[in-house]
Amino acid sequence: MTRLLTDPVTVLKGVGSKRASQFGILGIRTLFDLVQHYPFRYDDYTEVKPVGTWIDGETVAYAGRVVSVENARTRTGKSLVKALLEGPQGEVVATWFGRWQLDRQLSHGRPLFCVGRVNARFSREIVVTRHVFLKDLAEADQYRRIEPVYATTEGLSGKVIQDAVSQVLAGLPLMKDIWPQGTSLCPIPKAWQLVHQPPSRAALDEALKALKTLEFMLLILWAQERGGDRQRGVAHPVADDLTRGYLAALPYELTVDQKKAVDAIWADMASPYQMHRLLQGDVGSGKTTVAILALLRAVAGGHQGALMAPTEILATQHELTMKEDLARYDIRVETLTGSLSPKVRQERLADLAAGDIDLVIGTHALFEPDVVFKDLSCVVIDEQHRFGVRQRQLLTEKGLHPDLLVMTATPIPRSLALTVYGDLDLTLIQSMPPGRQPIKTYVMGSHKREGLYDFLRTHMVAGERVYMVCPLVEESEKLDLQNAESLYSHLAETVFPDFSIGLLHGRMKATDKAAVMADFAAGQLQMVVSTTVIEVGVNVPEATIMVIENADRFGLAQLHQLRGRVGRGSSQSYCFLVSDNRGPEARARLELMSRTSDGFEIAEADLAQRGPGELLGLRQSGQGVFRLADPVRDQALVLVARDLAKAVQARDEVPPLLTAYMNDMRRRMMS
Ligand SMILES: Nc1ncnc2c1ncn2[C@@H]1O[C@H](COP(=O)(O)OP(=O)(O)OP(=O)(O)O)[C@@H](O)[C@H]1O
Repeated sequence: MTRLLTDPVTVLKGVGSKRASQFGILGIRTLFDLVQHYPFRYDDYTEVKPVGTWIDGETVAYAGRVVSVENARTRTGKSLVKALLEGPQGEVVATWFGRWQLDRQLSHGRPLFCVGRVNARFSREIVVTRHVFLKDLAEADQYRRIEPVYATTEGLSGKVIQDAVSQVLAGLPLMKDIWPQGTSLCPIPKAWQLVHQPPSRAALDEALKALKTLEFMLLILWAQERGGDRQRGVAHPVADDLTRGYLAALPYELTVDQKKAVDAIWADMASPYQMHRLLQGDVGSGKTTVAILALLRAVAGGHQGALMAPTEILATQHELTMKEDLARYDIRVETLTGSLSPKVRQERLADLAAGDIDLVIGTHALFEPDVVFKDLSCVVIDEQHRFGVRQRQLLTEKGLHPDLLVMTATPIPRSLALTVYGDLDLTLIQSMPPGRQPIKTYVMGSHKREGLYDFLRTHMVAGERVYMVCPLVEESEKLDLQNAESLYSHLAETVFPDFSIGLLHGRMKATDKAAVMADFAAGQLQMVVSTTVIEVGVNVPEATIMVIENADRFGLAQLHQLRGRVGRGSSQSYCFLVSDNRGPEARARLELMSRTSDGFEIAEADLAQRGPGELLGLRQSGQGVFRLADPVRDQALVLVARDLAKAVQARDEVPPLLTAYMNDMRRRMMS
C-alpha cells in the first residue's frame, strides 16, 4: 500500500492509539517523523574478531558449536547456564542468565550465533544477550550485520520501532530526489533505507554523509528564506550631530574593527530595507559602544531604540552608562525589567507608547504584549545564546520593520554561524582595544589558598579589585547561595577583615544587586564574592583578578565569559582557576584555559567535548536542529551544503520532498 509521509503513524499495521501515544512521547506523529527517528548508535557485528582480541566490556558477535554445557547458580542464587563453545574465532565460555532449561537445547555440536558482552574479568567469556541456532556455521554470515539502536520509551522497544520503520520504507511511493543532477551524494530516499537498514559500514557512511549535508542545507535555506524577505523599514540619516557629538566625546578612539562595524551598521540603517546583522566579538572587545552608536542613530532620526540585555544586572549597568554618557543631550533612557513596581511599569509603558522614552533597555520583560512603542526603528539584542529565533521576532514585531542588530560574545564556530545565524550579515570584531594585556591564567589546587590570599591582599592594597566566584553546586540555587554566604563571611570576617567585601547572588533583589555592583565599580568595595550572576557582560575596568572556585565544574565557554570580566582595562589581570579535580579530562580543560584566551579556540573545544562520542560518532542534539550533523566535526559538509543550497535555489521546480523537509524545519524552528 502506498502511503504519504504526512500520514499519521496509525496507518501502520500494529499501531493503534496506545502505540501511537507511545510514539508521541518520542516526538513521532507522522511517517516522516518516524523516518527521521534515526538510530542513535549502531552495533557493528560484521567483524569476525578472534577471541584473543576482545576488549573487556565490549559487545561482540560470535559463531561456534557447543562443546559442553553446565547449569550453575550465582552467589545470590540466580540460575545460569554456562557453555563452552568453539568456532573459527576461538574457544569461548558463554553464560546465559535466567534461561532455565536452555541447557537442553545446547546439545553437543549444535551450531549457534550469539551476541554478548565480554566479561570484564575474563576476556574469553561472554554474557549472551541474544542467540540463534543455525543449520550450519556458514549461516552465521546472514546475522553478521550492523544493528541500529534506537532511542526507545517505555513499552516501545527498538524492535517495534524497527518494524514500523521497515513498513514505512517498504510502502513509500517513488520520490524524486532532493539533490540537483550531477551531485555524487546518495539520494535521500535511499539514504533513509541505508541508515535504518545498513548493509555495510561504507554504505552507512555514505547515507550519513548525505543526510548530514541535507541538515546543513535545510538550515541554510531556512535562514535565507527568513533573511531574504527583508521588509522596507526606516531609512535613517547618513550622518547626524548626535552620533557625531557622542563619538567625539568618547574618551577613546574606536578600534579599526569597531569603526568597520559601525560603518557597516550605519550603511544598513541608511538603506530603506531592514538591517539584519550579527555582531560577533570576544568578551570585552567593545561591542556595547558599537550598539549605542546604532541606537543613537535611530534616536537622532526621531525614532525609538530598544536594547535587550540577557540579565537585569546588565540592563541596569547599561542604563547607568548611557544615562551618564547621554546626560548632555535631551535623550530619555529608561529600563523595563521584571522587577519594576506595577505603578512604575505602567508609567513607563505609557511613556514608551507616547514616544516620551527614546531608548529603552530591558530584559525578557520587553517581550510582553502590552509593551508598545510609538516608533521603534532599531532593536539591539545582546544574545548570549539565550533568546530564540521566535523571541527575536516578537521584539521586532513591535516596530514597523525595525533594524535589527544581534550581538554575541560567545564566539560561534564559523560553521555554526553560517547556519544558525545564516539569515544575518556577519560583522566580526577581532581586535581588542589598545593596551589590553593577555590575562595570566593559573590552575591551582585549593591547598595553595594561603598564597593566593596573600596575592589578593597585595593587589587590593594597590587599589585593584577582585571577583571571587563560588563553586557551582549541581543545579541547586539554594546550595549555591549557602556556599556563597559562607565563603563570604569567612573572607570578610577572618581573612580580609581590613577590606570591604560585597556579596552578590541570584536571590537578591535587582536593586540590591545593582547597588553592590555600583559600589564595586566606584571602588567602595574591593572584592565581590558572587555566584555566577556576574557571568555576562559586567564591566568594571578596575577589576583585575578573577578567582573561580571549583573551576572544573564550569563549562569552557562559561569560564571564558567569567574570565572576560577582568582584563578590561590596561592593567595586568589574573585569573585563578581553583580545582582539586585531578581527572585527566578536567585537567585538560583547565590547561586549555590557561594556554589560550582565544574565544574561538575555546568555543570549538567546548562544542567538540560535548559530543557523546558514540560508536560511529553520531550525535543527537545541537540547538534542536541537527539530528545527525555535528557542526564541529562535520564542518567540511557545511561548505558542500552551501553550494547545494545555491544550486537548489536556481532550479525552477522544488521537489516535493524538499518542501516537506522545509515545512518540517519551519515547524521545529518556530516552536
Ligand atoms: N576603542 C576602545 N578603546 C578603549 N577602550 C574601549 C574601546 N571600546 C570599548 N572600550 C572599553 O572597553 C570595555 C569593554 O567594552 P564593552 O563593554 O563595550 O565590551 P563588550 O564587547 O560589550 O563586552 P562583553 O561581551 O563582555 O559584554 C569598556 O570599559 C569600554 O569602555
